Amino acid sequence: MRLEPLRRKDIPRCVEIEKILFPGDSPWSAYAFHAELDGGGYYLVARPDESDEVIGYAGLAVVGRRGDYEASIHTIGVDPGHQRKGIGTTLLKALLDRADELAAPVFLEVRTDNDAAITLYERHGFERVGLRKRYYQPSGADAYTMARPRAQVRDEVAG
Ligand SMILES: CC(=O)SCCNC(=O)CCNC(=O)[C@H](O)C(C)(C)COP(=O)(O)OP(=O)(O)OC[C@H]1O[C@@H](n2cnc3c(N)ncnc32)[C@H](O)[C@@H]1OP(=O)(O)O
Repeated sequence: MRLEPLRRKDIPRCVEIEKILFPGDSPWSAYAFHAELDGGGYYLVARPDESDEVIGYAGLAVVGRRGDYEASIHTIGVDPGHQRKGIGTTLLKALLDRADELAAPVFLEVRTDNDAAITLYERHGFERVGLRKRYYQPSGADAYTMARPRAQVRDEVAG
């Protein structure tokens, strides 16, 4: 498996995977992916070694300026046929490496019943810091806000 920057021609396949992964929660449209790229989002896709097929994707948005950046993971998804093989971990680590390069803390929202993703995030230094009621539509599901401190703060806490 290899990671590459998301290209615009990959977007239809990402939208296809979104529809499978988030049937009840307004899966992202092609417009949403294009808007993320237009806004300078750091988006990656995972492809198997042997083909150009997209089997996973993930994206990070960064705001702020030098010395004071803040990052948000806006999406991460792995095609159901390829889950539980470490692809989600690889995508997440790549986004976190990018955030660490910028010394940015990272935030995200995740459905409170999404045990798989919450476990993945907790394994990589995220903690639940808030609850957003009825965050997802049309399901009305709640979200946790999770946060991972910037590298310097993590180092200080670790001593
Ligand atoms: C900010 C947001 O985007 S929140 C939304 C996150 N995305 C989604 O929920 C979309 C649907 N889910 C997915 O696409 C995938 O399940 C992902 C992205 C969450 C994980 O991708 P995967 O490639 O399956 O993850 P990976 O194989 O690296 O697993 C890492 C760990 O996550 C946890 N995990 C992954 N899937 C599961 C599961 N079904 N049940 C419980 N734990 C799980 C495990 O701890 C796993 O480690 P292990 O296999 O050693 O036990």
